[in-house]
Amino acid sequence: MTEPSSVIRVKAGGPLRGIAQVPGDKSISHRAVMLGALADGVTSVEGFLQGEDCLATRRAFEAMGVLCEDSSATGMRIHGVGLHGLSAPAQALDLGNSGTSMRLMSGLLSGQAFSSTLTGDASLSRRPMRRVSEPLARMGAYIEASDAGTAPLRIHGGQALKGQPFELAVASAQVKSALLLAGLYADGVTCVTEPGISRDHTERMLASFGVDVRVQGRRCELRGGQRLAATTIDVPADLSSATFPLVAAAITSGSDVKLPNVGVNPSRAGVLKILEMMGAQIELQNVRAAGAEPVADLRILASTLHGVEVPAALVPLAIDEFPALLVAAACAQGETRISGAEELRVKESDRIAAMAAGLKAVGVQVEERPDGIIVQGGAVSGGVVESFDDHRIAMAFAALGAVAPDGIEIRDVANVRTSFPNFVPLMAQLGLQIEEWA
Ligand SMILES: O=C(O)C1=C[C@@H](OP(=O)(O)O)[C@@H](O)[C@H](O)C1
Ligand SMILES: C=C(OP(=O)(O)O)C(=O)O
Repeated sequence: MTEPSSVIRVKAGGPLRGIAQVPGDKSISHRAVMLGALADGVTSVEGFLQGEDCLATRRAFEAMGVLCEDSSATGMRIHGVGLHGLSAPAQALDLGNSGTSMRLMSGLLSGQAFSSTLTGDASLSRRPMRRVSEPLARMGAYIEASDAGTAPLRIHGGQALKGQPFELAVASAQVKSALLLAGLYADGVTCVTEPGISRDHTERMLASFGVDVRVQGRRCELRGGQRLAATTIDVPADLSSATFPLVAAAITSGSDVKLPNVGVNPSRAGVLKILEMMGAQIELQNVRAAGAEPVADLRILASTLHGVEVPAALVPLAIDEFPALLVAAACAQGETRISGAEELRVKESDRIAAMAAGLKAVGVQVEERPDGIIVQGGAVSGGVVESFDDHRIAMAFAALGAVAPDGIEIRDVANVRTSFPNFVPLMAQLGLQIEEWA
């Protein structure tokens, strides 16, 4: 992030209580803009996340000639230009901090008649992009990256793409989605098989736009050339964002928090299972469908947590929630062990190293492993931690501040705006003693 100055300070206080509306899902908001842009007709979106990551996606499509009109604070009307209607952007598309934008758009832009350049901030420019550029090249795409395989990416248009079968080495919704989006422009069938389940928002949303996507377990496929018909999209509250108030409430005695209308897509809801294994009391009330996605009102009560060994199969289903889960582990009785989570090292920061450094700084015993971490629960004091350019690290330590006797100061927190712009006021509304200083 470019504004490293602001800090969050949190003091231990009373319980967290009340009802809070968490903002819209980041993954679904990105996809709404992308698919809405490619559709024929006007797509109405409600609950769009006005966070920097999704706004970067919106600006990129506006730069390619797509009109996105605000219809309310979180409502948007996207005037689709059709599968072949995007126009060449005049400049490089700056995707800020957003890996989802860069990886999904690499696929989508590989199918265009024009060339484009994708750039990002310092954190995004360190993240590995060969995981998309290499399989896309197998389809016939031509993407130039730095020698390290990172952004800026130059995507050469006008290539004839050919559908392929892919066996991914890592379960990744971003890679799967990049291939499916390129597949819309490819001759024949693009088929992606993953080693584990990853979030399936792209498949669900493509189906809402009328695309025939066939899903069977860990495998999905589509035939190229299908057109998308505009639709309406209700974006649920983001479970990844909801995890911070959930964890803060779980660890702070006397808490009782309700978060309405949160996405609970099973390909994404590993965090709820892991917290329940740890002894958290979470109720899913009023489970229902919001368009293509399941949602529920979540109620959480404080409880005594205990350490667990996180099952490997749950890791990709909770991949963004580990910073917050490690905070829960720090407050649990006994040891929590996570393995098979090397992907955490290539997110906005190296989340294993960042969490290990921060937890040590506030008095928690941890052992870093190449593919995970072991946390000894029960001994949080407080102190100063760094966000390491990463919104989820910043918010995780803010949640831990709820029970840190000496308080926690988190440095460099402007990045919170990427995914949860009203994080500080929302947590304060629930009773957390939190302040942000510019
Ligand atoms: O497809 C998506 O919207 C996302 C997929 C995940 O990344 P990977 O595909 O790298 O696991 C996740 O970490 C990211 O925040 C959002
Ligand atoms: C990893 C994340 O996002 P992205 O990959 O889109 O930057 C995240 O939000 O935790």
